[in-house]
Amino acid sequence: MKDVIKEGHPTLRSVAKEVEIPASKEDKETLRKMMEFLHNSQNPETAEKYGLRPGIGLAAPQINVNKRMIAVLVNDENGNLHEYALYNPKIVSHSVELTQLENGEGCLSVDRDVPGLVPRYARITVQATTIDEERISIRLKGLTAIVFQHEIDHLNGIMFYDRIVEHNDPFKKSIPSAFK
Ligand SMILES: CNC(=O)c1cccc(C)c1Nc1nc(N2CCN(c3ccccc3Cl)CC2)nc(N2CSC[C@H]2C(=O)NC)n1
Ligand code: NI
Repeated sequence: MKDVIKEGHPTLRSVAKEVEIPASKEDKETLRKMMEFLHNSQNPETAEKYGLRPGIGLAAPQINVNKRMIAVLVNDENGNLHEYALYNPKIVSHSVELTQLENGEGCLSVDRDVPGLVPRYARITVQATTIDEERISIRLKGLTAIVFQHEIDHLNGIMFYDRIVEHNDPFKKSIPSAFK
């Protein structure tokens, strides 16, 4: 089980590099292991056995691999399972409308509760290459869209708490859009 690095590790604050497609065996294996990690983290027995915190998203920099790869394994609010293991995900368009997780966000690289709402785009269109090397363009909303934005932020060295907007803090500098 690859170890998740924790806040303070410089890799979490760097910009990850594009993955060359066709992907190397090593990159494919890393992405496969990231998805396996999420499955294990959500399975009570294996999570208990390996002492894993459950997660619904993981970005390669979190296991100290500075490459643009993410894994998402989420049962959305309608009970549909969304499983994505992607190279080079890119938000190519988004709604003006914002949303947030009402209980705030957690992160496998942050071993503390950080209260506060994290503004996210309500709907996004993501282009990426799948682990099977297909180019896809997917429109996302709800919890899945939020997880994708959280994980793509990791590829740009952004942590969820960078985006928490404290009230009465008009002087907090705005965070550059992840929409590059
Ligand atoms: C929907 N629950 C809330 O909103 C939420 C609710 C309360 C508090 C906070 C702080 C919340 N926030 C939050 N809760 C999660 N989990 C809820 C529990 N779950 C899980 C737990 C047990 C088994 C299986 C699973 Cl699946 C694992 C995932 N995950 C994220 N994030 C932010 S985006 C990436 C994603 C991530 O994987 N973080 C590690 N935020
Ligand atoms: Ni995270």
